[in-house]
Amino acid sequence: MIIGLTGSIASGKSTVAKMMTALGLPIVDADKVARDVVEPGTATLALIAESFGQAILQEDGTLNRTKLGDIIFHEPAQRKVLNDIMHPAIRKEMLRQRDAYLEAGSKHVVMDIPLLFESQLQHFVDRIIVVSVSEEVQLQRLMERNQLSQEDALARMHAQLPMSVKEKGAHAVIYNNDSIEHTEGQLKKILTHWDVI
Ligand SMILES: CC(C)(COP(=O)(O)OP(=O)(O)OC[C@H]1O[C@@H](n2cnc3c(N)ncnc32)[C@H](O)[C@@H]1O)[C@@H](O)C(=O)NCCC(=O)NCCS
Ligand SMILES: Nc1ncnc2c1ncn2[C@@H]1O[C@H](COP(=O)(O)OP(=O)(O)OP(=O)(O)O)[C@@H](O)[C@H]1O
Repeated sequence: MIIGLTGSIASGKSTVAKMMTALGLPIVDADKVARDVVEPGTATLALIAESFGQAILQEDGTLNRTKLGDIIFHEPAQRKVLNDIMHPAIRKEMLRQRDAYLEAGSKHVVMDIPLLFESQLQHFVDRIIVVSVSEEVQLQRLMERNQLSQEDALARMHAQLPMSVKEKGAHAVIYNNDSIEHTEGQLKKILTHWDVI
C-alpha cells in the first residue's frame, strides 16, 4: 500500500512521519527531495537563478531559501514560476524513491507530500492520511518553529488549500491539536485498521 501523508504547513506531518519511521515504514519525504533537487550543480537550481536572478544564490552557490521564501509566499505569480520549475523534478525523484523501495521488497511506502492536494497528486497513492490542526494552533506552532511574524506565518498558511478541503479528500484524519501521545494513538489505530502494522 502506498500511503500519502499530507496536511498543511506546520500541521505535524514530519512529527507523524517520524512515528511511521519508528514503526518500520519507509518514507519518501517531498520537502527533503525539494532540497536535494536544488543542490549546487543541478539543472533546477540553474533555472531558478535564471528566473529569479543570481542574487537568489548565496556566496557559496547554494540557494538562499529565506529570500526565495519571502518572495514566493507573498507573490502567487512568482510561486507559480517556482512551482513550474521545481515540481516536475520533485515528482520524478519521489516516484524513483517510491519504486526503489517497492523493488527492494517493501510492502508499504509512505509518501510525505505537503502539496498532495494542491498539486493533485492523489493518483500517486492508495490511501491518504491528513494531519489536521486548528488554525490557531497551526499559526502558533509555525511562528514558533520558524521564528516568523504573524503576517509572514499567515502568508505561508494562505499559500495552501484550507484544511477543511484536505480533510474532505482524506481516507483518515489525525487531529494533532493535543499531545504527541494522543496523535500517536490515532496513527496506530488507523494503521492497524488498514493492516499495515
Ligand atoms: C521556498 C522555499 C525555498 C522555502 O524554503 P524553507 O526552507 O523556508 O521551507 P521548507 O522547504 O522547509 O518548506 C516548508 C513548508 O512550506 C510549504 N511550502 C513550500 N513550498 C510551497 C509552495 N510552493 N506552495 C505552498 N506551500 C509551500 C510546505 O508546507 C512545506 O512543508 C522552499 O519551500 C521551496 O523550495 N519550495 C518550492 C518547492 C515545493 O513546492 N515544496 C513543497 C513540497 S513538494
Ligand atoms: N502534538 C504536538 N504538540 C506540540 N507540538 C507539536 C505537536 N505536533 C507537532 N508539534 C510541533 O509543531 C511544529 C510543526 O510540526 P511539524 O514540523 O511536524 O509539521 P509539518 O507539517 O511537517 O510542517 P511543514 O509543512 O512545514 O513541513 C514543530 O515545531 C513540532 O515540533
